[in-house]
Amino acid sequence: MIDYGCQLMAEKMTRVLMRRPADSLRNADPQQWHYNHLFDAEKAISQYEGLVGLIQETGAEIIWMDDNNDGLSDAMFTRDASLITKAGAVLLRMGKALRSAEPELHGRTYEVNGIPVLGALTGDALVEGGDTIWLDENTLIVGLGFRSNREGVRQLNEMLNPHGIKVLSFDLPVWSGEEACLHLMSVISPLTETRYLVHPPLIPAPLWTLMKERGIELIQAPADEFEASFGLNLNVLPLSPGNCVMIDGFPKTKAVMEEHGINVSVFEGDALCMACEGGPTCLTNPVLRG
Ligand SMILES: NC(=O)NCCC[C@H](N)C(=O)O
Repeated sequence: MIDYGCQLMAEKMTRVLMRRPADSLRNADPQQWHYNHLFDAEKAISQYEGLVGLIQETGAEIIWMDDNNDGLSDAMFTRDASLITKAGAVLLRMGKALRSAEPELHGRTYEVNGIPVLGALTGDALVEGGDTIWLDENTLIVGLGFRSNREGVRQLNEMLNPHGIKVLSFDLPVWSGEEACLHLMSVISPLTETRYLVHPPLIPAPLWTLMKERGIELIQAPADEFEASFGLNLNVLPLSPGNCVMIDGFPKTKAVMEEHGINVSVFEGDALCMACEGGPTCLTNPVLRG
């Protein structure tokens, strides 16, 4: 049985790559890593367990990577350093220089777990997993900003076209600056394969049009909660069709999703997600769905 190969966003997540934050996060200099005033390592480490509990309840298998005080505090955001396809994993190249060692760590974990590595981005290519969304099983969209570039998309097309996958790219804006983390998934969260939670002001117009042409229902996340959460209200992870996880404290966003028939579980995430600029989608890299 093939136990890897996730080319959809919201089917039942049955296997997922995660890294529990520990000493790397405890020892992180918040200024160096661009973590904000809400950062509290011990609180973040305990909040992480809230997310783990919700995932474990689903019965999904978690492939754990170790935080052995390697200084890579952002490596808990396992979404970003590799992309899983049915043809194997692609080791990406990080736009944030402090994260450049992460793809190799993913490669080692895949090797130990029998997941083939299809290839690795090289040279000037940059792509972070948070900039990628599977629009359908054969179409990957990539946001081009400070973390992902055209050469990265060119190399992805070269690697994935032979496997029937087309990679399209869309330009992202500067938003709050070069140091901040604005990924494509910071402004779009697929809740089901055809319903996406979105923050329209930061969505490239051609992508908006494409999503509408594809019949995707675009559900607007309340803008005031987007501001108040530094964009984290919109970072919603589907565990299975109609069942999603978000951080607590943003009731209007939760209510909007519930009005659209989505069941939403929450965990505390101020010291973890709002402080470190990444939510439940970033903290998980689904290896298998469906
Ligand atoms: N996919 C994501 O949006 N990941 C969040 C990464 C946050 C991390 N502090 C970073 O700046 O890369």
